[in-house]
Order: sequence, then structure tokens, then C-alpha cells
Amino acid sequence: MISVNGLKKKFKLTKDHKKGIAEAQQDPREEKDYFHSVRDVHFHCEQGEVLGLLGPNGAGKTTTLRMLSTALKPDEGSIEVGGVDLVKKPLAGRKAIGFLSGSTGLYGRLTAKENVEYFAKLHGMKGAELKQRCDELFTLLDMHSFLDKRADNLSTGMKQKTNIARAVVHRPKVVILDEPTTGLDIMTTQTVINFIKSLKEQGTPVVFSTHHLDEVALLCDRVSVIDQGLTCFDGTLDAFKQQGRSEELNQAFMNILEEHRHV
Ligand SMILES: Nc1ncnc2c1ncn2[C@@H]1O[C@H](COP(=O)(O)OP(=O)(O)OP(=O)(O)O)[C@@H](O)[C@H]1O
Repeated sequence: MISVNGLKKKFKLTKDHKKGIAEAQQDPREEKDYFHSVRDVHFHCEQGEVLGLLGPNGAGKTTTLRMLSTALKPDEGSIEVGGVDLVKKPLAGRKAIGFLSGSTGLYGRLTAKENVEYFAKLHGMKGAELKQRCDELFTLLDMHSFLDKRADNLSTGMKQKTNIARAVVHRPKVVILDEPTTGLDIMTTQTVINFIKSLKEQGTPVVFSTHHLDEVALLCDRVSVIDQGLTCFDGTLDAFKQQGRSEELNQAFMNILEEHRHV
């Protein structure tokens, strides 16, 4: 399971940033020389659960997920995976977490298969264990038709499947996916959705950010909403509909945001 509490992250503002903010609208997260991207975020996701992380553009979802991946160190707060605090033990965290970011790069000169195998080896896998795990992922993610193509020559969907395979090749305890279906066609999206379902069936907690509430309806047990760096809802899908006063998820989301901004 993964449990996140009191997470905070601020960034020092550059001159360009300040100018950009002044020209746009003043953001309540800007304070003197700092931009408080994440001000207080909390959620948890148990064994076999899928949690959807929602929020408008710029809400702080990616910053939060980057802290979960240990790429960014929080200013405050805790992130626990199976009883280990990742803020205090980032090395243990890197093994326990499988992280897909929007900007993960593949090695262009390696094939899709070589990319995934390379990351398996970095995690200390070898021999029959490595082959079996890679074959399993190639089938689950429907990758066999392009395994021997160089990453440079892959389509967006093929690249995303390869990125997902490499993120989870070491059988992480928790999987974190930042907008895993953004920019994908319908068939590739369906493959990714089925893959998340298979992780859930195996009992692996999955946290993923998305703007697509149809995916939330299909996959999520829990929902967490971030607005302007603050968690404004965290609970089950049923509680989300109840608090948002609608069975229709887009409407429930809008109602929760509106309520949060008028408190
Ligand atoms: N290194 C940084 N320096 C200054 N500000 C930053 C930095 N990284 C992120 N931010 C700001 O923090 C805010 C939150 O960004 P973040 O990428 O976490 O949002 P998001 O919820 O993932 O948005 P989206 O849905 O558009 O991907 C944004 O206003 C962004 O400009």
C-alpha cells in the first residue's frame, strides 16, 4: 500500500516565472520569491486498489507524482510504501515504485525489446527470470509486432507501451503513472486500461493521474482531487459522486472544485 501525508513542495521563482505570473493572473500559491506548487496533499491506496488523481491543469499532480517517484524531494510530509518512508529512504523507494512520467525517454538506438531488457538488468534481473518477465509484459501490452524496431522509429503508442513495460519490469510494490493514456489512440488506450486492470487483479496498488473521467469510472476504487496544490477530495468513487452531488463524474468533479474555491 502507499500512504501520502502532508506533502509540500515549493520552487524558487525565476525572473521569467515572475513575469509570466504577473502577466497572467495572480496565483494564490505565489508568495514572495517562491511558488508553492504542492501545499498540502494526502491520499492512500491499498493492496488491489486503483486511485485516480484528478485536478485542473497546473494543480500540482505531476509535482506530487514526481515526489512519489523520489525524483523530487518534498519540503515536508511523508510517503510510505509498505511501511518504508520514501522521503527518508529514497533508494529503497526507487526499487519499490514503478514510475511512468510524461517525459520518460527511451534509448533511440535500442529496440523496444532491448530497452525493456536493459531496465530489467539495471534492476538486477537476469536469465530465465528476466526472459519470463519480459515475455509476460510483451504479451500483456501487445508489443510482439514491434519488439525488434528501434525506439526512434516507434509510434507514440508503441513508445508508451515500451515505457510502461520498462517502468514495471522489476515487479514494483506500487505503480505510479502520470497521464498514461494522454495522446494515445483508442486501441492503445484500451490496452493500457486492460494492463492497469491486470495490475489490480495481481493486488498491486496503482496511482494514476488523468483528465479522463471515463477511465476513472472504469478503473478506480478511490479518487483524490488536487486543486491549487491542496487535496480537496480524497475518498471512494461513491463518496466522490455523493460529495459532488452527481452520478455523472464530470459534473461531480466540477461541483467539488467549485465548492472548494468558494469555501
Ligand atoms: N520547477 C518549477 N519551478 C517553478 N514552478 C514549477 C516548477 N515545476 C512545476 N511548477 C509549477 O507548479 C504548478 C503545478 O505544476 P504540475 O506540473 O504539478 O501540475 P499538473 O497538475 O500536473 O498539471 P497538468 O494537468 O497541466 O499536467 C504549475 O503552476 C507549474 O508551473
